[in-house]
Amino acid sequence: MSAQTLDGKATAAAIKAELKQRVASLGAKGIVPGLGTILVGDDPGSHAYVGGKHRDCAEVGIASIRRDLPASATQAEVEAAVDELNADPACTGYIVQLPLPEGIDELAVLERMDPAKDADGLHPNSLGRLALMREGPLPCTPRGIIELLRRYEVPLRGAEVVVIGRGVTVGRPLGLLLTRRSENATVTLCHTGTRDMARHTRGADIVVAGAGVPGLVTPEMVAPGAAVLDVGVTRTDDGLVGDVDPDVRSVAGHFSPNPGGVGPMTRAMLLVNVVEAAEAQAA
Ligand SMILES: Nc1nc2c(c(=O)[nH]1)N[C@@H](CN(C=O)c1ccc(C(=O)N[C@@H](CCC(=O)O)C(=O)O)cc1)CN2
Repeated sequence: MSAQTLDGKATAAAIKAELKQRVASLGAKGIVPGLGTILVGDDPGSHAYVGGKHRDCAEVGIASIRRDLPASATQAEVEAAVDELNADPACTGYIVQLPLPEGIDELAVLERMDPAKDADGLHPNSLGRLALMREGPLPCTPRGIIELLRRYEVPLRGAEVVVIGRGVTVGRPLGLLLTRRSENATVTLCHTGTRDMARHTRGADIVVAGAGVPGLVTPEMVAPGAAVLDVGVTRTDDGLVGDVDPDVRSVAGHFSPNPGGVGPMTRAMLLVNVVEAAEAQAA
């Protein structure tokens, strides 16, 4: 068996084409969505992600506002950038690119954001609403995972899903999203304290690996026909390496590689969040 590829790049391109239409309809009503980004420091990965987000905005017709601060920025300077975007009427939603440099209190920065302008669902209010099963902006990577599975018709209802990694941008909110009534999956959240990971993954219909440990998921750990999504990111001299041994393709039914899988979906879902917020404002 060779797994069907869950192609995040192609799916994200289709979503962006749909969004272009929706942004044009908003424009006809005089509404121009504007995405702001705050980037602090020199991390090359973060610079590449933020650059990509601004290119995406240009592609679909969303205005964008960029605030880049040096690695030496103080807490007060980062918070001043937050205050500026909170007050800017051209900025309808914004993100603070994570992680922030050491020494900056990330939670304090996120808490200072106007929750009504949270474009990537990582404000404590938005995460709280998700936990309470209320409407709100959804974190982009978990939303992208669910949208990718939906578009490839991988069933979630009743599925056993193993999520590896409990971080705030992927694993923890993904568990909350998958267990909403609309998805109705059963979730096992594995982490560094999990005693026997393979025992869990072998029984799963879907495995999402986002631990940042190269080669963590091997073919022997996967049930025949399962969907496996690689969300792990480790940067090496040879480039980006995911958590899943690509030989998993010989066992799995669907495989989302990294790169080329969930990453582009993360970017596309940010645009969806911005457009949805503007549409809600227009209604
Ligand atoms: N404020 C946020 N910070 C971070 C988030 C987030 O959703 N909000 N997620 C990640 C980084 N991220 C978006 O910000 C992101 C990650 C990966 C990709 C992507 O397209 N990756 C490509 C590979 C690119 C490469 O070679 O590095 C792919 O998978 O094909 C986009 C966005 C952490 N921070």
